[in-house]
Amino acid sequence: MRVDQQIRTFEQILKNYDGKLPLHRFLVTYYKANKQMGSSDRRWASRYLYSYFRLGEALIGEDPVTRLAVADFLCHDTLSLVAEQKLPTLTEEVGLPVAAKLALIEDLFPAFKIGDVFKLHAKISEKIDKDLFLQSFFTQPDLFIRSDEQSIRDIHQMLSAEEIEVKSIGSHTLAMPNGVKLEQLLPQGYHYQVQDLSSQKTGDYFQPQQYDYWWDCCAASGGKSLLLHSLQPKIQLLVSDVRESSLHNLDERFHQAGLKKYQKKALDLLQNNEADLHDYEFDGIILDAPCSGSGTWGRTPEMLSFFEDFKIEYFSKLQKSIASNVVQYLKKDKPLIYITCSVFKAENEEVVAFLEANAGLKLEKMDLIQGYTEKADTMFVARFIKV
Ligand SMILES: C[S@@+](CC[C@H](N)C(=O)[O-])C[C@H]1O[C@@H](n2cnc3c(N)ncnc32)[C@H](O)[C@@H]1O
Repeated sequence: MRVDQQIRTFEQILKNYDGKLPLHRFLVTYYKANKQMGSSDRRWASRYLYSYFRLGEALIGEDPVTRLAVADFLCHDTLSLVAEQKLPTLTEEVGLPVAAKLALIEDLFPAFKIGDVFKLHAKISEKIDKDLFLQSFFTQPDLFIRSDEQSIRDIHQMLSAEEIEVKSIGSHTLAMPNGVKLEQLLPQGYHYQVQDLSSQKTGDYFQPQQYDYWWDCCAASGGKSLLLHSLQPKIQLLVSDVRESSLHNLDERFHQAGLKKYQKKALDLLQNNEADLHDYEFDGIILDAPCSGSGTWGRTPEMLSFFEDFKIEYFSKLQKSIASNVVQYLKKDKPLIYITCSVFKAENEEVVAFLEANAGLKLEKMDLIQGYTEKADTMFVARFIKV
């Protein structure tokens, strides 16, 4: 495809995309409606759109095609036609590390400010290394899977045999480039969970005991419950979520993982749930809270442009209300694990301070899991004890 045609396609898609759907879903629909696009056209269009959004608001004064060229140059180590046409002096440098390429772009475009990539950077938790975090947006995060030791060894071998660049992390985790089609590459019968590395690390905070009764109160399709169960199979479990539809998905996953004994309820944790929960008392609660998801925007870079600032406060209030509401069902001296995939102070440290002051909880430890150094999501986890 000639460069003019690539640019026309890019501009056409950009004009039609309003951020209401996640970009990957929008592109699937777009390609279905535009069947004349061959697979190579689709690949280039996806690469261009994703690269473009990784620039956030940087160089917002430049025209979109120049911005695309800069973004594509920063995100890839192979040259695109657009980068070649628009940045002819940099064609030899495309293989350099991101930090070096950023310096070249800053020279060429004095208006380029790395802070503009993530315009809300003043609101992020202090523990985050801002430079590394901002730079990480130009690298696509990896795909991570978790399984038992033997399966991880077998899967590693099978993927290596297919020449997939796969890396072991500890004995239960593999990292590989995003987009690897595991279901096509692995024979049936291998059980593994696709779960981000930082999400897996939150499990270090659970510390469940045999025969404990735990509540995963924002369970969605059960990622944290499955992690909990892998740490301690002999637990009792209640899972709930406000969305019944996500809980159906959970049944399927639990079944495949051999998690058979659990209770399930659709509960809105902003309401009074006494009718459903009055005689419940838990040995542990996992609150994987609804949040901005800003720690995962490396996977959904369109959010850098479409997220609306007021939502941070909205989520912060929601998190405080939900956490305050569930504490009443926790036994004294037992843990509440508070988790977000957000980088904003208002959803992390500020919620912790609020809960310590108002909810009868004492902070035992907290951490900002810096996934941006490991091609993973950035997450926050706090372990409280009910006083
Ligand atoms: C971060 S997701 C949970 C992800 C899940 N724990 C996992 O590991 O895959 C947050 C969940 O909170 C749920 N949620 C949002 N508002 C809620 C409410 N008022 N009551 C209960 N659940 C709520 C959402 O439906 C969503 O599934």
